[in-house]
Amino acid sequence: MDAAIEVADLRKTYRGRRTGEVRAVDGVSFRVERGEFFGILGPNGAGKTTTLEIVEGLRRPDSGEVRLLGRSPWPHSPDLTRRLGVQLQASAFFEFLTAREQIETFAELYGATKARAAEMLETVGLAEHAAVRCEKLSGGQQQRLSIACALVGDPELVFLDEPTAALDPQARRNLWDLMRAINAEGRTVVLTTHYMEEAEALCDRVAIMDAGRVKAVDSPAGFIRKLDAPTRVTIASGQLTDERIAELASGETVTGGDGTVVFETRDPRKLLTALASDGALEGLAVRTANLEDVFLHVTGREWRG
Ligand SMILES: Nc1ncnc2c1ncn2[C@@H]1O[C@H](COP(=O)(O)OP(=O)(O)OP(=O)(O)O)[C@@H](O)[C@H]1O
Repeated sequence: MDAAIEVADLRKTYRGRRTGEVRAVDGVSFRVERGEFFGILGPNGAGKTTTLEIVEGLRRPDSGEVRLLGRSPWPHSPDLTRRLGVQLQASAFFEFLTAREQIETFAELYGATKARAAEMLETVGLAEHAAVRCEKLSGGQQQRLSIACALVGDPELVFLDEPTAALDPQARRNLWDLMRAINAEGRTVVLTTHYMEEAEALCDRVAIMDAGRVKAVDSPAGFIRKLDAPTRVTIASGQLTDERIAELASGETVTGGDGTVVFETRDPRKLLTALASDGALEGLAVRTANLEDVFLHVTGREWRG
């Protein structure tokens, strides 16, 4: 079977009188398998939105190839469009419509029924707010409505562009559950985000983008494994003698200060077992490498999402 998405050597330069030339997408290639939850992770301005718009067929690249479900997004064909769900920014809503009217408008565009529209409002937890005008919905509710609109046509392939931007942590977690459920139904999901922990929590594979390029693609666990970084184990100081600390560190790095002792170890299980048997677990914190460390390693610069 064809891949869900195949992208080869996409390029797009914006030319503005004030900004000059901006190479927003500078030779991007990747492949997304059917059923995958694929993330495009990068800081603001990395070129994620431009890449996504090109893949969705909303924007034409200067050069490069896109295949969606085995077909070219150009010229547009209703057959293909019907199989895609594109989450538009909430700002694209008609603010004077209610949530129900908004999604029913989308349903009509996709040839879906009103019953399906009502079901999608239910799925995203907005059934009780169906009669509320879009402008009166909270940020999280608007994002959920925009996801419901993207799903109303029962798409195989769903594109979500920073769906949790500017949401509070609880609303973000709720949306994570919704996105997981969409993927669990067998839909391919492509998500752009500048939240590391979001990519880590949701995605099967992640493309790390920076300055218009895909720097690397792997699963979150694969990235972290390849990094081969030590685990940092922190405990409160004053629980162990210096000799015992040196013994436990057994040649690996140990630092202290600020009332803590920090071990960097490649064998956290052994160290934690020893600390437990010494009864020295006060203030325990264990930090393994995360995608932030991966970003630094892959791009050579600190994450400043
Ligand atoms: N329509 C446009 N005209 C001119 N420059 C643009 C346009 N859209 C984006 N850019 C520029 O292209 C670069 C990539 O932008 P893009 O929106 O694709 O990145 P992004 O990773 O999605 O960032 P963000 O998270 O801020 O949306 C940025 O430097 C941006 O300023």
